Amino acid sequence: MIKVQALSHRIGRAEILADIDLALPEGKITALIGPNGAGKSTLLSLIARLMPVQAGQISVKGLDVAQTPTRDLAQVMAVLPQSPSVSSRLRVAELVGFGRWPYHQGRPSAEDHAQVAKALEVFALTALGPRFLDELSGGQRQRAHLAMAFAQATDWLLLDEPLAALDMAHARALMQQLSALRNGGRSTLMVLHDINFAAAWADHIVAMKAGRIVAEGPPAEVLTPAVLEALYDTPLRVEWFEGRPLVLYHL
Ligand SMILES: Nc1ncnc2c1ncn2[C@@H]1O[C@H](COP(=O)(O)OP(=O)(O)OP(=O)(O)O)[C@@H](O)[C@H]1O
Repeated sequence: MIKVQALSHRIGRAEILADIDLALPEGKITALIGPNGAGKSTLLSLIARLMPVQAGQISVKGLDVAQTPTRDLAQVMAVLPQSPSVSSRLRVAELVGFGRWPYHQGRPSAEDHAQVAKALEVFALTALGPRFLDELSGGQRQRAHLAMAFAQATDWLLLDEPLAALDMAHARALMQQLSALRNGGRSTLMVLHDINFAAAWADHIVAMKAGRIVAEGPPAEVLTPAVLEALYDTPLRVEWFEGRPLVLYHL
């Protein structure tokens, strides 16, 4: 479980997160939704320890993120930030190989090499393994970063807008992959802007606005016209398709 208690965050005088309490279930896909500026990336970054906690407490599988050594934390959660910053003169296979560092710290075993090969295959990157990152398209680069997180083989995956650069086939393939991991008991927390991917694949949805949680629960409870119109301040319709909500907002 990821547990967030009384979490608040300020930047200068601005209150970015206010008194957040959450208990995110294991073995589920949780989608974090909400309008631009709601605080989704800030919350994910604090859980991922990309930023220090100012007030409140966060634990992942019982490990306090403020206290736990990085190597231990890296074996329970892998993180894809919104704009990963790595050297573009790195080759794809080297980047994905970094996902295994928490296990071998520089001396990869046969198992580490096998996990990297598997991650390259899962994200359709095997042929691109020798390429430099700056020789890839935006979506291919995004897949390389996803493959690195995947190779880390952690119980939790924390992904900030992982679909942002992906075409529809790769977006679907990623969600199928996360769903297979979930069926094996692993857990994902992901920031999603495409509400219909949340509708189709998430088990649990957390809706944020102005630094607060405004709704939380299964898609059928959260993805209602009343909740969504208040969340995004825009009119929309919710239909049902194959037993899941389908949100229409493009007209
Ligand atoms: N370095 C910063 N200085 C000042 N304000 C910041 C800084 N970083 C983020 N913010 C503000 O914090 C708020 C939350 O930002 P955050 O990136 O967490 O939102 P988000 O929900 O992920 O948005 P988006 O959907 O646009 O990615 C925004 O109002 C943003 O302007």
